[in-house]
Amino acid sequence: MLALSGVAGARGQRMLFEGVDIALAPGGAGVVTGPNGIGKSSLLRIAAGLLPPAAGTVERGGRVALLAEGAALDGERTVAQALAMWARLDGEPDMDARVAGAVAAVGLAAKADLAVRLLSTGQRRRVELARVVATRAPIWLLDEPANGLDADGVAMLAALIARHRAAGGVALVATHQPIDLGDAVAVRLGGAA
Ligand SMILES: Nc1ncnc2c1ncn2[C@@H]1O[C@H](COP(=O)(O)OP(=O)(O)OP(=O)(O)O)[C@@H](O)[C@H]1O
Repeated sequence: MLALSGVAGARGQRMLFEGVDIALAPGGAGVVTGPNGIGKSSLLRIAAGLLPPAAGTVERGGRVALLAEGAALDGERTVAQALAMWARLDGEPDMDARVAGAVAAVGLAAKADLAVRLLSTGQRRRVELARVVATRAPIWLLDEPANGLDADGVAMLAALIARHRAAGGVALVATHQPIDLGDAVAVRLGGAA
């Protein structure tokens, strides 16, 4: 579903990492760890096809949902409207049902009609996760998804990823925080674990 072979990442003239191999079959997951600035976010952007690899190849067997800092959520819209806008762009049918299901899945059903700008940091992160859920993309690329989440939120995140994998999806997760991802493969950038 997602295969990176001999991938190197560079920013400008500077090589960040080399020789990264990741192969995720349906139901698979990988956890990317490493120090600040080593290139975890860059690796996820390469996996998403947003940044070309400096070497190596990336193969994607389906659509991608990327959760990363700075994802655009219109603060003036309500949670449901902001998610509906993205669902429309993704162009899939039964948008209302998907948005409602995704909002419920992240525990924000009670906030669906609140403006995004009024949400707390953790609630906003939950909406960003709802967006990933609503895309129904098989490949999830999650950059620091636990940032801003409380303990219940991190458990909810782990459960969402487990459900996604059980349905045949894959997840590649860059994180500084421990998230229970079961048998996910470890991808350590920048030296030994
Ligand atoms: N658009 C860009 N242009 C030039 N350099 C960049 C760009 N984006 C990131 N970098 C640099 O690339 C390096 C890797 O950044 P990246 O965000 O991938 O690291 P990271 O491992 O995710 O870090 P962190 O743990 O702090 O989130 C950093 O030195 C950063 O300054």
